[in-house]
Amino acid sequence: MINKLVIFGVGLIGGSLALALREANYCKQIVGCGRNTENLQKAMKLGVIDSYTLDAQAAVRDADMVLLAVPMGAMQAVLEQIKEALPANCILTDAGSTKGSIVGQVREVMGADYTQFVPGHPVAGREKSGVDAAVADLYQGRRVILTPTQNTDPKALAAVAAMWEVTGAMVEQMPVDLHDQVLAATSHLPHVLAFSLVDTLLNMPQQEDILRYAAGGFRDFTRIASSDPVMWRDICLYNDEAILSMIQALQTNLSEFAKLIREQHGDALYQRMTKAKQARDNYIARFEPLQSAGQP
Ligand SMILES: NC(=O)c1ccc[n+]([C@@H]2O[C@H](COP(=O)([O-])OP(=O)(O)OC[C@H]3O[C@@H](n4cnc5c(N)ncnc54)[C@H](O)[C@@H]3O)[C@@H](O)[C@H]2O)c1
Ligand SMILES: O=C(O)C(=O)C[C@]1(C(=O)O)C=C[C@@H](O)C=C1
Repeated sequence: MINKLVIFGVGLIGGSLALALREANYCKQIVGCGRNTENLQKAMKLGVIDSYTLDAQAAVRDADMVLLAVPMGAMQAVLEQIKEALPANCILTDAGSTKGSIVGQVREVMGADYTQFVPGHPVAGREKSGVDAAVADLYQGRRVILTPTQNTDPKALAAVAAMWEVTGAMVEQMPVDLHDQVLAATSHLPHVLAFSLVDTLLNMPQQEDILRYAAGGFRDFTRIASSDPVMWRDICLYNDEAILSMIQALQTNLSEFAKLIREQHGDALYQRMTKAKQARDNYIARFEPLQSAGQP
């Protein structure tokens, strides 16, 4: 049970957490904090938060849990605003998609011996952003990764894990660096690829015809290119090393595919595609039923 939860950035991720916790009556009070009243008033109308304020320091003064759910590029500014007012025993957590950057920023702003920060990442979302897109079951059966550091207070870690479990999520722990490498491979690279594919087509003279005749394959592959450019620009800039190394690996692999096509190596193409198809089919068979059933 949380007395007062303060959410910075009441959008898809912060809003969905608030809805799930409200449904479970897990918080006495959920307060939204942001840059302008328009979005926060909308969040009130949608029943996502109990109240809001634009005053970051006033918001956190008597909070017992603070969640940062703003784009990665806005995290440090929020930390600077709240650091003086944050109560010593208040738990600070985040929902950002990259973990190395926020761990470094918290160390810089709050000090190297700060123990109340629990880095977190719900590995669930969609291409729509904003509080209108928030839903109570977004995290049901999905994974939430916590990346505690040596400093993290075990009690704070347990409290954040308990909060996410209330949403129906499966909570796991992982080292920060591993998180950023793994997510670069399965989330960040696919997004860069989807944006890059659409960008490539936009620059072609036959653009109009290409898009007119695009069907399910294009639609499925490019769904995530409708995601928020601010969020994805920030993820690229804050997890640059891991993403660049994945782009490099993909470029090498693409060049190999190009060579097989150019040299008409049908057997080799077939073998590589068969291996990839099997791996993808196995992934779906192994993980999708777990997620729909909400099992670990
Ligand atoms: N969208 C996803 O699929 C997804 C999944 C997991 C984690 N995340 C992470 O969660 C965070 C939020 O993403 P989202 O999809 O909810 O985005 P969103 O755009 O839906 O919500 C972000 C909110 O933050 C507010 N905001 C932006 N800059 C701010 C600032 N400087 N100060 C205060 N408020 C500010 C926006 O007005 C908005 O209400 C990001 O760090 C993102 O990387 C996103
Ligand atoms: O399903 C989507 O649309 C998402 O973009 C969700 C998704 C992803 O799976 O890559 C995107 C970013 C997050 O940090 C976590 C999850």
